[in-house]
Amino acid sequence: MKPAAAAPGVVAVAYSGGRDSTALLFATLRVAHALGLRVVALHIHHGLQAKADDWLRHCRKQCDAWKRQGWPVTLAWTRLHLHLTAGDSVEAVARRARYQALRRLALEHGAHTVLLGHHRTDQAETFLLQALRGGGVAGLAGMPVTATREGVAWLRPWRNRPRSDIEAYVVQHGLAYVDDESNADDRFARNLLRQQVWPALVGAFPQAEAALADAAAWAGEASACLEALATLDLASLDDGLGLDVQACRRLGTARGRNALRVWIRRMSGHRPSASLLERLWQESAGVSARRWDWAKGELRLYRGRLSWVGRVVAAASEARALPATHLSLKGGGIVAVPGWGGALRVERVREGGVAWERLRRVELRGRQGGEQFQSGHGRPPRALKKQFQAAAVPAWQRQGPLVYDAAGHLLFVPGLGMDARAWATPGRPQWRLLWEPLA
Ligand SMILES: Nc1ncnc2c1ncn2[C@@H]1O[C@H](COP(=O)(O)OP(=O)(O)OP(=O)(O)O)[C@@H](O)[C@H]1O
Repeated sequence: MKPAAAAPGVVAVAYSGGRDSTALLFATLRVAHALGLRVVALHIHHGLQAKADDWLRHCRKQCDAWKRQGWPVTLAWTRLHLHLTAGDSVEAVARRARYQALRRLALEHGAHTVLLGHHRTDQAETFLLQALRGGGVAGLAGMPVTATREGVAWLRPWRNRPRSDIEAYVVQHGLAYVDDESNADDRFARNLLRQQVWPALVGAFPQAEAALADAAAWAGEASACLEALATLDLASLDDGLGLDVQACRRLGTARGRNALRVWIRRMSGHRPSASLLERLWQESAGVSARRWDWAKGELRLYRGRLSWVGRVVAAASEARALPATHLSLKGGGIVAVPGWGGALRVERVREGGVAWERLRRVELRGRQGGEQFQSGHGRPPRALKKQFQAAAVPAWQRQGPLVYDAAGHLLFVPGLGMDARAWATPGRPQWRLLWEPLA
């Protein structure tokens, strides 16, 4: 299937069939109807519980019924096939896969905004759970009301509303929803908190929910300040050649570790664990060369500069460069490129893309050195290395293949986008590529 172009007037709602997202979908339909918008309800079948088929059936039935009543709704759904390995948290793996699937479904239906049914009680629970795991301020901040990631705006319009408001809304409109039995299952920490701790807590401290949500908001502000401070510090600690570790240490433990934590996250795309950070801090004192192996990749200190090397590239750099690969992208959608540890996504765009014929047969190559990239019309082509530095593209976003058309012209560079020399004329049908590393 060819991906859909961004359609104005389409909004998506993540619809599990549970009480909160049912209420949110219904409220959205009423507003959308009045404004002439279309709503796509996105349902993810996790494939984990026998009941999941019933939930999907319920969601279908409900959307069909609403549609017959004249509400502007379409249901889009997909089934996940989760790959769990020993030690994985089912909840965490399912959540990550759910958000990826929601993003994909939303974009396929031309929606760039996805509404989620989280409310203030969820926020207060998240704060408590993070505190019980010993989380830092970023975790304690919980869920933002708005966040934009990879072309999708995630909105939680009810994040500051107590659950009781939503319960009252559901009763008022007689809405039908499914009860997730896993919510009564003590296996998961959140459910344990909900079933056993929360009632006692609120019984003893009636303001607990609002107070914890306020504490999360404070943590959010503190986290934003730490991020801003790290940005200031990193401007002089990393000139594109790597992080100057000894200069970082001279900032002192708290500030230096903050800069190091943010640097690792920006380079790798993953939050470093407390133990990795601790090891790095302890073992880098007075040292100018060393390697730290991490599940996500490798941190290499060389001549006092720390650099990040992703798992696939680390393996490839040990075992020589990956061979050139020929592919056809004409089917569109997502095309896995296993040797490179990721996938190419083909997306229809209004401008800045290439004509369909150029994707019919492409060649994927590693960087050889000397490649040039042009980032826009009227800008000169420049060396890839310079472009990466100018665009502050983190190393983990640079690790996919360079994509060339059949005539050998560079079309796409991971992290930088489509080469302007290959762009199609505005107004003509065109597509762009995105590189998605495997988690
Ligand atoms: N299987 C799913 N399909 C689509 N969206 C989902 C799914 N699970 C969760 N969501 C979205 O994430 C939000 C929060 O997830 P959470 O697990 O707290 O919800 P839930 O208890 O399953 O359902 P609800 O929030 O609808 O009562 C939901 O309100 C919904 O917007």
